[in-house]
Amino acid sequence: MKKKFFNAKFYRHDDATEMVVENGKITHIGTGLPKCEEEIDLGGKLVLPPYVDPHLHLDYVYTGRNDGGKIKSGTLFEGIARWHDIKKSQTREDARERALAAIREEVSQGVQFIRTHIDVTDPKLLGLEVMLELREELKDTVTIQIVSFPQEGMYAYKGGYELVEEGLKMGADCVGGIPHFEWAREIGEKSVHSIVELALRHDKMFDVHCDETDDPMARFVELLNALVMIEGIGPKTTASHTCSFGSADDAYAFRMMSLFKASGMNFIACPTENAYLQGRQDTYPKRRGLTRVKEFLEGGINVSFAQDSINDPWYPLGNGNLMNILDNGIHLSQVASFEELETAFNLITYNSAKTMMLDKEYGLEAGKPANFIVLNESSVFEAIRKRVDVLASVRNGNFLFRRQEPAYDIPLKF
Ligand SMILES: Nc1ccnc(=O)[nH]1
Repeated sequence: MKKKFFNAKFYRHDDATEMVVENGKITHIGTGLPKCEEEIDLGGKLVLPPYVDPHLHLDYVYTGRNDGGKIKSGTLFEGIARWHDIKKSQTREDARERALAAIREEVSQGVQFIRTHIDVTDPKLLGLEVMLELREELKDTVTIQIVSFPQEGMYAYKGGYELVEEGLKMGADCVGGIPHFEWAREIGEKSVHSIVELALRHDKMFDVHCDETDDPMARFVELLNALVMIEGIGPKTTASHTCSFGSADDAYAFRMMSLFKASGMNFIACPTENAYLQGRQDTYPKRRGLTRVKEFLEGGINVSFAQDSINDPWYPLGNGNLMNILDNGIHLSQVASFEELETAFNLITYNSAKTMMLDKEYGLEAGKPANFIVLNESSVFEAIRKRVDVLASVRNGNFLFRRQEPAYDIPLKF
């Protein structure tokens, strides 16, 4: 059956007002399209491809909830130490319920694609087993990619390397790592070599927690970039966080920017989380914790924004609202000129889809699955200025949800 979604604005299709969908796929985006059996009025609102959250820890969600007062310093390292204890009492049921609740929060706010880092420094691999099940169960609603991620280190944790590899064999989509957490620079470098070697051997993408520290001497991103450039696999590679690159010397950054551009590697920044975690050893001036997002955008280097945590030992807040992430991100990285705002939604849509290598299935284009969201505004600028909510989310041509615009009981009189 053919469906027409009409009376809408379409992101990156300036003149279009209608979209026709057949068998779950977009067949046309334009104006004056032929009549269809079912016609759905979108009320003049803005249609975007679904939000993408390319970096989320679904095994940690809500474990901050009953942990009152235990976190003191608000640093990355304290978060890791706290998780080390919390995970010992994790059960399968608890892990499943928490992950499901977080996915529900994200999906109910327009997310349909998630890349999640799952901690494999646990010989039982409980979190990974749960997530592999959910990836399959929920695939018609949300696309989940799993990173086999050694939270306590590929080498700092005994057997970490083997567990990462086991995770890949079990079906994880990406290799993960955390070189800045290894106990010495050489070992961090060894882990970067191992990540690339594993990704090549198992033909996987990879996404590395890389330089999540203000220490400008943390430069694992340089080695990662060089190795993937040699192998020609930059587009399969993601450097997440790279906070220290925001503290790097300008001359070093200048050199690195051209190498990043040449490799085609992707970057992810987590604006709320890293603004919260970084700068903790600074007095004043206090750093913002973010990598060089604005410069990446200007230099044609692919960068996107992510939620990272929902109420866990690293970050107490978070609710899967990508509009909030975008809003924080464009403030912290000063990407907010009128011109920059016109394309700012790319930071939580197209750019992150590119990072996840979703090119074949993602985007508002004829031939692709009819996956999209409807925002409660009609222009990009007003949508971002007002930080509007998502009114509807459509997957393969069917509504995952649709809600009314909030209405007044008693309207304002002027
Ligand atoms: N921001 C982070 C959250 C969880 N684990 C990390 O290594 N980093």
